[in-house]
Amino acid sequence: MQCITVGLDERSYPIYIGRDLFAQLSRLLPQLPNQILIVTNQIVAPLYLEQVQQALGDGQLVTHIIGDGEGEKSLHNYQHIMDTLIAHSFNRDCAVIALGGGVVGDLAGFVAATYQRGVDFYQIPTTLLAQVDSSVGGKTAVNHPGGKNLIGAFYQPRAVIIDTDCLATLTDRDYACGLAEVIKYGIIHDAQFFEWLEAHSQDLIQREPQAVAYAVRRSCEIKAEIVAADEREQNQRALLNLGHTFGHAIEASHYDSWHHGEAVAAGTAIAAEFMRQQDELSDQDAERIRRLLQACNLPVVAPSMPLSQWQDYMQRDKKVKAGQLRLVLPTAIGAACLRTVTDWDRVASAISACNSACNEHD
Ligand SMILES: NC(=O)c1ccc[n+]([C@@H]2O[C@H](COP(=O)([O-])OP(=O)(O)OC[C@H]3O[C@@H](n4cnc5c(N)ncnc54)[C@H](O)[C@@H]3O)[C@@H](O)[C@H]2O)c1
Ligand SMILES: O=C(O)C(=O)C[C@@H](O)[C@H](O)[C@H](O)COP(=O)(O)O
Ligand SMILES: [Zn+2]
Repeated sequence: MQCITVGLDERSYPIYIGRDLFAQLSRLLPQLPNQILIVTNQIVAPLYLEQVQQALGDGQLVTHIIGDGEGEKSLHNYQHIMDTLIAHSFNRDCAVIALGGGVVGDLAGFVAATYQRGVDFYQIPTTLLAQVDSSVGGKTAVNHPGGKNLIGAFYQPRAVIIDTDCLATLTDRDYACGLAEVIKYGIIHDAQFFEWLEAHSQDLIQREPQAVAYAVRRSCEIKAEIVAADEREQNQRALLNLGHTFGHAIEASHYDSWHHGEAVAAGTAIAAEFMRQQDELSDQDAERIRRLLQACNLPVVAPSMPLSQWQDYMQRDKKVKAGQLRLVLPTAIGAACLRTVTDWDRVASAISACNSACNEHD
């Protein structure tokens, strides 16, 4: 088992990464209180809930099971989970555990952040995306019809337990979504990791255990380092949003057909094309980004949408400042910047050129 610390002074917490960790939960989390709410969903519950319940022992263990999909990350479900906590007379010294992917984690985290002004929160992520990204760093949220994650809070978990064995039951599609966020870390922060991903993309696609373990560990190390340096996204944490301004617009307008990781992948390809067109990213690096995303079975072409629709969603991005759009853009493999962008023609040109460049290449 590996342990990475997210260093936030008295709110520092461990990320445990290993195999067969569900069985070791009570040893890893000795400080758990008597009242525990497990939030999970209808797919994960039949697979892992019993194992987790058994490992947690005899306290007052209540489970709240939500439906599947991004639509469940809603104020409606938030209210229902609050109803469950209140119906069972949970006190402020209770704990909320998220057992599931990013949807469960973001929703349960927002509940934990706000129930009685904040109760202990633990993340047990079961998708690759949640293991490498959403369970770490304390961004919690629900969606609003107007956009992704518009209602939420920064609220750190007390611990994150990553059991990589549970990735075995993930669909290929959802597994690939996690790789989009893994590739993001290479692009924004670590050229060597990007090279390693290029060399091991096939091992990763085949879920070769050592390759998966390394990708999860390195991703968590990078995220932990960035969050420790800038918890509230005042500067460098914004880089974790590479591809997301485009991605959120795609996702929020296509919840049923596009998953988060897919939207981020297409958004990352557009961001790279944007910089290539300004001569601020070499043709070669833009091509490497596109190729790696494709090698990991991720889309690099966005769905067709009128520019006005892109604008509506992108203007609601949380990085917008004084009404001006700010995008995270790659300047090289291993480096990115946050840039104010006022010229929508350039945005439109990157979206359409990215799509036609892809058609030319394939
Ligand atoms: N808070 C953050 O920092 C952060 C970071 C990245 C993404 N996110 C959010 O995370 C969400 C996407 O997360 P996701 O990709 O995990 O989606 P998800 O939670 O919808 O999970 C994807 C699918 O996998 C299923 N599943 C979960 N674990 C499984 C397992 N072990 N075996 C089989 N199926 C399993 C789920 O039921 C779902 O159908 C989005 O809402 C996104 O905005 C948040
Ligand atoms: O942790 C962060 O910071 C991120 O931006 C990680 C992203 O992968 C994640 O999708 C996050 O939820 C996006 O946040 P938002 O602030 O753009 O809603
Ligand atoms: Zn993301």
